[in-house]
Amino acid sequence: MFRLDHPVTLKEKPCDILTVGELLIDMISEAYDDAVNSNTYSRFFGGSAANLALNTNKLGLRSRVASAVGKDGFGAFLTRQLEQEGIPTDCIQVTEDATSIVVITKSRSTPQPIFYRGADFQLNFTPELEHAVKQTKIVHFSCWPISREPARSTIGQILSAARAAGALIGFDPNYHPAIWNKGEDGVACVKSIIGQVDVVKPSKDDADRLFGTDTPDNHLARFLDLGAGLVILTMGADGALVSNGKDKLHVDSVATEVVDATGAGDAFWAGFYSGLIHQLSLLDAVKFGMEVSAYKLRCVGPVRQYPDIYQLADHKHGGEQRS
Ligand SMILES: OC[C@H]1O[C@](O)(CO)[C@@H](O)[C@@H]1O
Repeated sequence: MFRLDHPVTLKEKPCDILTVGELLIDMISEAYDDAVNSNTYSRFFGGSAANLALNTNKLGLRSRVASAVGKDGFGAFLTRQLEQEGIPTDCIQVTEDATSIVVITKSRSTPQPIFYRGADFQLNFTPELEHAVKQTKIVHFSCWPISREPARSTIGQILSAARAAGALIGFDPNYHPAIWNKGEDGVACVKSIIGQVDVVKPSKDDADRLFGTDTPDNHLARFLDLGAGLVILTMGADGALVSNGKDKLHVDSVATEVVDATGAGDAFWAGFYSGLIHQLSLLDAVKFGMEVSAYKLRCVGPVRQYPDIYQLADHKHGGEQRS
C-alpha cells in the first residue's frame, strides 16, 4: 500500500517517465469565450500526454512521449518542439491521418473543447516503444489512447510490459464522451482500466462526466473501489483530496492568479511526478504538483519555462517499497 508520508521506491532506469497518449494542436481562442464564438485562435503545442512530457522535461526529468502525428505541417511543428527541448522522438509515429486538433476556449474555469481526431490514436506497439517501456521508471497514459484502436490494444501491451519491468503506472482519466466512437461504452472502458494502475488523478470535472455530478468524497470512494492504489482528486480552487484507501488528506490550492485553465491538470501531474522522482513523500509530491499547477494557471497554453525554484534538488534516497 502507498504511504502518504513516505516516498515511493522506483526502480533505477535510464528514463524517468514515458507518457503515452495525445500529442496534438490546441487552437486556443484569443478572447475569453465560454460559448465558442471567437473568430481568432492561436496554435499551441498540446495534448495531455505531450504536455506532461514537456512539463516534466522542463522540471529536469528525463522524459519521452509516445504518440502519432500526421505527415503534415502540424505534425512537423509538434515533433520539432520536442526535438528543440531535447525530448527523444523515436516513439512518435508518423501516419497518413491528419494531426489531431482540439479547438478550445480560453477560460478561467472549464475550457470548452471541440475534438478533431486524426492521427493521435494510430499508435502501434513497435520495438522502439517496447524498449522505451522497459527503460522507464514511470509509465503514464490518458483516456485518449484507450478510446480507440489500435492505440487501445497498444496500451494493453504497454501495461503488461510496464508491470513486468516494475514501472509505476499512472492513469489520467481525462474522460470526455466525445472522444469515444458512437455506440461504445467509454465509461465501462475507463472503469476496467482503473484497477490495473497504481495512481489515478481525476479532476472533479472528469469524475462528474464519468459518474454523474456527486460529492468529491463519493467520487474518491468510487475510484478506490475500482481498485486504484492511490487516488488524487483535484478540485480547482478547492484543492485536492488524496487517499490510499486507508488515509484521506486534503491539500489546499495555492493558485493566486488564474489566466487560463488549459493544461493545469497536466502541470499538476508534472510536479507530482517530479516530486516522486526526487523522493519527496507522496503528500509533499502532491503539494509540489499544486505549486506547479498554480504557476501554469498564470499563462495561456502550456508553460514555456519554469523558474529555477521549481527544479527540485538532487534525488534523496531511502524510499519505501510500494507494496
Ligand atoms: O488532451 C486533451 C486536451 O487536454 C489538454 O492537455 C489540457 O489538459 C489539452 O492540451 C488537450 O487539448
